[in-house]
Amino acid sequence: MPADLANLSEAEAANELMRLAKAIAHHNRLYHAKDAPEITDQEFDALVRRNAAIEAAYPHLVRADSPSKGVGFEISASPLSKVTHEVRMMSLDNAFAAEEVEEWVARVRRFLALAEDAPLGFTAEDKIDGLSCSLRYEHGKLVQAATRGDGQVGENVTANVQHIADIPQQLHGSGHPDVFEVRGEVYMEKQAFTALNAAQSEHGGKLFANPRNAAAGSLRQKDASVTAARPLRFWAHGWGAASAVPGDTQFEVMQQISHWGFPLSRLFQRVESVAGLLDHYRSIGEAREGLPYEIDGVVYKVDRLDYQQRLGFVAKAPRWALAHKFPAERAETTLEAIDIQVGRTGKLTPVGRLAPVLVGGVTVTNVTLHNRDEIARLGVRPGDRIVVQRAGDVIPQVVDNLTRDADRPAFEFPDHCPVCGSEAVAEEGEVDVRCQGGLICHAQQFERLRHFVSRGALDIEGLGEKSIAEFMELGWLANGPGDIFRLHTHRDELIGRDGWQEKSVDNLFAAIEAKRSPDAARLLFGLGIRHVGAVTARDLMKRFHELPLLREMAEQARDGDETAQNELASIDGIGPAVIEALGDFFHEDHNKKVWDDLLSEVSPPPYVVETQASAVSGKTVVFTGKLETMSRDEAKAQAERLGAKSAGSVSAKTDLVVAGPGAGSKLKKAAELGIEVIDEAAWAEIVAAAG
Ligand SMILES: NC(=O)c1ccc[n+]([C@@H]2O[C@H](COP(=O)([O-])OP(=O)(O)OC[C@H]3O[C@@H](n4cnc5c(N)ncnc54)[C@H](O)[C@@H]3O)[C@@H](O)[C@H]2O)c1
Ligand SMILES: [Zn+2]
Repeated sequence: MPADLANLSEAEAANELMRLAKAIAHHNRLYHAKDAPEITDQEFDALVRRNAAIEAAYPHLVRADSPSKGVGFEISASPLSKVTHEVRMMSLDNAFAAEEVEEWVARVRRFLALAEDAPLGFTAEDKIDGLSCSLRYEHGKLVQAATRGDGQVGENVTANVQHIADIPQQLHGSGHPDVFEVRGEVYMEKQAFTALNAAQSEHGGKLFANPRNAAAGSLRQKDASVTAARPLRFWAHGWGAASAVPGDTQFEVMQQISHWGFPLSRLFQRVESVAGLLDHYRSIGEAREGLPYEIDGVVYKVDRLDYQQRLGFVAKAPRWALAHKFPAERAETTLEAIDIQVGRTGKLTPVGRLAPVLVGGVTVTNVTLHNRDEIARLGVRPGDRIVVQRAGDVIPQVVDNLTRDADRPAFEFPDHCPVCGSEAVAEEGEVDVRCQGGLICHAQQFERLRHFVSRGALDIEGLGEKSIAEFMELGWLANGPGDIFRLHTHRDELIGRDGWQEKSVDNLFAAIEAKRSPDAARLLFGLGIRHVGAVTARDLMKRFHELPLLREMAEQARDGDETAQNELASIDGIGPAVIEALGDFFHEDHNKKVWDDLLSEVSPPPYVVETQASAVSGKTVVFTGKLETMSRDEAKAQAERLGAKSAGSVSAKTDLVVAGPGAGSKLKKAAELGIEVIDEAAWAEIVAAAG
């Protein structure tokens, strides 16, 4: 079950499914029946995805009126007459990531019981943003045109399509099947859409949100002469009812449809493999901007019709087709609330809660607003329409505020901590507002403990957020991290609490005991002193070896001792901010108490970095781009162990650059300077070779 569903009770799930069914039906009506959507496609798609995820986790809760079952919207209210489709009109399943496409192909192969190397061909073409239309030909003559409607019953638009030049009234050639229903997309080109909206606005007519809505609104007219005045186009992408099918593959039949006089996509192609699909997806993605019409993805179809037959349908889409959509990197949504989170150092971080929206192929519900200044810069307030961006692996950002009415008051950033109520202020020259409550602030206490046991710090297995919160609640961690090593005194009490058995309790205590002699640098990092990250902690410990010596230096430096100041400043990577932060830390009585208490429980052995002889000993290494198998900190620690120095930027002193995907300017610089560049795998080999 996806993590965000793990906390959903069955009753809540049922409730949410009900609300989603209502909301989705509402937006389907606005979109399909009124051609006037109220929310963006990305917001709508997020609702659909949420619904699908809950249904997958609770299959027995799927409703009779589940939105995952239906297509479009029922058209009983339409002024046009109704047409019952002989063969249902479907939707398409969709995917955003290449892996999802690979999974789909694997599923198809499994379903057909094809050997891994058995040939499996596809067609691939762009997914045009229009509305589906069914065109029924009897003995080669157009007798009926219909919209998709709810898939079963559509609207009769026979009179309307007479004015669309791309649609032949009579099929070209001869020997046509008795019945053949061509299906495809009625659409409006981008330029025509812009011109139409300009003309509409001139005489106060209805404006359309996008070319798709414009095409739908233009076709679905009671008065066909209105349709005639609109520049509509059509291309074919399939068929429905047919007394005879002219071919054995999707490709062959589409060629025949083309010979009968229909335009097809110029990007329609046969493709032999998954790699071919993904290639075509990329090239269509590149062509997208320059196309005269809007597309939102690429449609793949299994080519062989006997395979299509066997694969059949699920719910509302064929198993043999897939829409591989282009993830929108930017999307519009509503900022519903601004919550304030309190971090380990007391920093108040504003988090935007969003109406869920699909951005970059994932559903985004939260977005960091960074700090008070950023909120002011964006001028955002709860209720505003905003633009969210998420490109690649970058965390989502708010890039624009669309609600610009100056009348509404600006968001008031809190001047008190929402958790402990202490004053919250920004120090001079700082953008961050911090809670002044120190350790009386439960939020800070919690975050500090969480940081202390985290992977980069003491790495205590089994002591997660939930347990920390529980133990804090019980008052067992009131003295700070030292208390962790005294948790065993509560053994009897803990066993028998909800979720704790003798075994899990003893496992936890064993994990804690295993850290009685922790790595000094990790311990130092775990204390969460400002500016002392994992690398800085190691740099410091490499020089001082023992924590008490470090403290002595830091205290002396703060008292103005120049020798101590110089000693600290002479360490590579240690600047005035670190020296000041260390001094401040040890100046606080409270911190001294926590420190002494902790060191009465644990005894880190003297810190020595044993360096291994390696291919990079004595060299300077720079890591850049995204590392896939380890964190940046871990990579730097490895470099140190191998006797190399890791630096943050590329210069003439750099010997080696390790670059992951997305490496940018550093890579360019390395090339300019002629510095050797290797990838993460090659780095791993160097590490392995050193033993
Ligand atoms: N904003 C809103 O309020 C709102 C409400 C409802 C639906 N929508 C949007 O409508 C879409 C969902 O509609 P849908 O169920 O029709 O799914 P869909 O449009 O994603 O895919 C199915 C349709 O794609 C069309 N298509 C285009 N090119 C094709 C090709 N080459 N081969 C085959 N089919 C092709 C067909 O007409 C088919 O019916 C989503 O994008 C959704 O965001 C938005
Ligand atoms: Zn606080």
